[in-house]
Amino acid sequence: MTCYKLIYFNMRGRAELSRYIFAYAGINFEDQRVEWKDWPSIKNTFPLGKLPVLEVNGFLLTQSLAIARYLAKKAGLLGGSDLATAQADALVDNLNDFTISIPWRENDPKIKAQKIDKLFQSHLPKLLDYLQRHLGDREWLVGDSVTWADLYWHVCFTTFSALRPGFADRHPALCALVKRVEGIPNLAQWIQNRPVTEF
Ligand SMILES: N[C@@H](CCC(=O)N[C@@H](CS)C(=O)NCC(=O)O)C(=O)O
Repeated sequence: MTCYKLIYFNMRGRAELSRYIFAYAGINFEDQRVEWKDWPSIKNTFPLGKLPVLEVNGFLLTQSLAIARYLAKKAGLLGGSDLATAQADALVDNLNDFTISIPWRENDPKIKAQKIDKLFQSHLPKLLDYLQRHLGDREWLVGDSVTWADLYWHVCFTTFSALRPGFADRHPALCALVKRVEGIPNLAQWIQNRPVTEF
């Protein structure tokens, strides 16, 4: 039996998409959350000194999206054809580009708030329009079944809502997609029972 250990900090952050995929597929995994105080002493034991890392039967896999894509393949969440797979990949990459452009490390709260406002006003509407166009009047972002892009949209929606509640109010179809993802029983259970963290 394959043993999975997902190692990250006590946050949703870059690990939550993989946690969603584990939950969706009903695959058991160890959800190891490193305390920041312990990090300096163990950082160099990881391949590039960064998390998340997925340990698969002792092998250490790095990069959050490579990890999630590996798991999405196992869970049947990549998309139903080569083109659908590429579309789902592109949606994930576009959501990720925006997420990593958020000034997470800005220490000055006032400057941080200004930068987030500017980013949400200048870049997010275009991304939301693109997602909503992609969705059209279908149930899921790609094809006629759920993919890891839908799960990532839920992860990002949760994070962006924590920063700017109501940010997607002008995109009702995308808000409905959030509810659809939450309606998947295994995910509903994960979301209800996961550790509560700010991000
Ligand atoms: N591109 C990498 C980035 C990984 C990354 O920057 N991880 C951060 C946490 S979100 C980290 O390990 N920070 C601690 C450090 O750099 O010492 C990924 O997506 O996995």
